[in-house]
Amino acid sequence: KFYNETVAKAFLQFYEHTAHVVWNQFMEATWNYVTNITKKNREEMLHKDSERSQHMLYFGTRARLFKTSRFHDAAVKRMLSKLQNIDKAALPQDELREYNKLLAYMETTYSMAQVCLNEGPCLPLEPDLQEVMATSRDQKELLWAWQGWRDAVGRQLRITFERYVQLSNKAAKLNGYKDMGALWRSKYEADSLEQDLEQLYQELQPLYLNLHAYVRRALHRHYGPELIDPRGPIPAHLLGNMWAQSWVNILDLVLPFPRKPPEDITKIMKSQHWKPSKMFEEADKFFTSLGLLSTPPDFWKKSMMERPADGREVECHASAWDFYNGKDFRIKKCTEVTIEDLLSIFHQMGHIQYFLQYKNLSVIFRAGANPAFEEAVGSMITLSASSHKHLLNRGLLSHQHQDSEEEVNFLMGIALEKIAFIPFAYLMDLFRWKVFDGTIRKDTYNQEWWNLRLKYQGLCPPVPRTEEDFDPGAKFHISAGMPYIRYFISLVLQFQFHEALCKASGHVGPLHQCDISNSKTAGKLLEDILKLGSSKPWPEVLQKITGQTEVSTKALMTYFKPLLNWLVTENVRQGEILGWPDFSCTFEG
Ligand SMILES: C[C@H](NC(=O)O)C(=O)O
Ligand SMILES: [Zn+2]
Repeated sequence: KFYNETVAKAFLQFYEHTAHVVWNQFMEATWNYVTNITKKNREEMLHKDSERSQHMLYFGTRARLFKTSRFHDAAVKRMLSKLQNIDKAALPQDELREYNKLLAYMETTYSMAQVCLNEGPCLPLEPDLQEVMATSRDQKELLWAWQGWRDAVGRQLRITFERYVQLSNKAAKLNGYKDMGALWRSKYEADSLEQDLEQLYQELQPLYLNLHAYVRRALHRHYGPELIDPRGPIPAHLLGNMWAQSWVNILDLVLPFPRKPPEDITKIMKSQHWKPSKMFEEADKFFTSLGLLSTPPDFWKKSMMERPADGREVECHASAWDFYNGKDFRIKKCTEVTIEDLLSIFHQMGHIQYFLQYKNLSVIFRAGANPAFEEAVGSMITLSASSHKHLLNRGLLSHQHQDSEEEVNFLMGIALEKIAFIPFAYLMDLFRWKVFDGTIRKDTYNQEWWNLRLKYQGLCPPVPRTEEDFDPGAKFHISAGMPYIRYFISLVLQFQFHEALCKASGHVGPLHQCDISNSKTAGKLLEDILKLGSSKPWPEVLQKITGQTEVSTKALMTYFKPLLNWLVTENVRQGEILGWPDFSCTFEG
């Protein structure tokens, strides 16, 4: 064991000096693959990944040799401990290569999958199948897209996913964790994480149950009793989204005050001839209005802002990329000119802002305080960007005043995004944690998935499912092996951040009317925590911005209070049953 802190510092210097080259080359190769899916680019990516893994293995194993208990410098101790978790790089070479190939296979199958019409074109997920799920009100058409997508993706991935689980757990054990779920949870540095999350879920459940009951009634009105049981689960293909994770696209069916419909912002964007680049500029302007950093030239030169027109196969799932050289940051998105995509771009630009703010830290600390912080920054900005005040100010709305009924309609729109998402974001990793720890066996993957979808989301599959299917694989993050609990925690965190920055900006009045844009004070408060990256434990970072050291649902409940009051009154008036006591899934026809 090395005891010498000076040696440790030299070791970390050596790591730093070599790491960003290795990481930059790995990111470039991965980017080249996902923006031009070819065999050659896949080989190049696998090659660069194995170089990165060897680098991690070299430094990860040696980092363990330092006995840091007597070290004085907290940053040195934190860096050495972070270096020790080398994830899949701990696998033997041959198994690492197999693992990377099956990851590439799953992600590529997802990205290239299409659903073909009897005679005529085959439709990819983005934008075509998403468009069908969002706009069709014909349940047969919705079922065609919903089932077709799961046949084209989920079914193909089942066997590969089983092997992915085995190798993931082997890698986790080689890093000293009991399974990959334990390794994923370790990023939150909280040994009571699962109980804390269950507590958050319990606090939020009344909001979800009231929304679910209200939406079910509206769908019952539209699709009739043969499809909707007012005391039962909702068929999963009717919520306006391929995974029923966001219900914004059925706002027209559920509008509380239908005589006061909100303006159609997508239509306004199109009438104003918005282009994807203008959508990115709009988000960039928001951040600079806070006194934060603007995107550098490389961003505009190298990002992929639209699906390429040259027929290249690409991975469309939106993501933000740090190339670890302090000047190259990109977003990859198959942008459509819609309000949903504009808000998604605000979210992705939040990731870019985090990259920009921590770019001078050691590579080891170039990450969010925890993965949920990374997600919460952009989503928090989006709360301001989607406020009536901001959209009016940006010329995307024309009605000056919003009366109390229009305000309920507005809050319903936000709730269909944020409240509907609660149980989905929670169950995604409840499922995978149980798969990794062996509670869920591979011969009941699909049944167990639907048990969770019923228990937490109150959804049913629209047609019977079997163990030939693998419906979890039809969601990007599961095919890509990307953790998801970060989005559940971010859902709560983003309102806590929003409340803190609104206060700093001098906002008075209801939280849902707050728009922090142009507030340099709010910007400074945000900048100070983004600059920290992952160099400090996240409770310390949370305290700097909110004064609290715990994730709390209070701000979210404050934001939605006016809507919850309206929902409870409406559900009582309708004699709604909260939940789904008729829990069995019936199949029409
Ligand atoms: C919420 C999550 N967002 C993202 O991946 O960028 C999703 O799309 O499921
Ligand atoms: Zn994100």
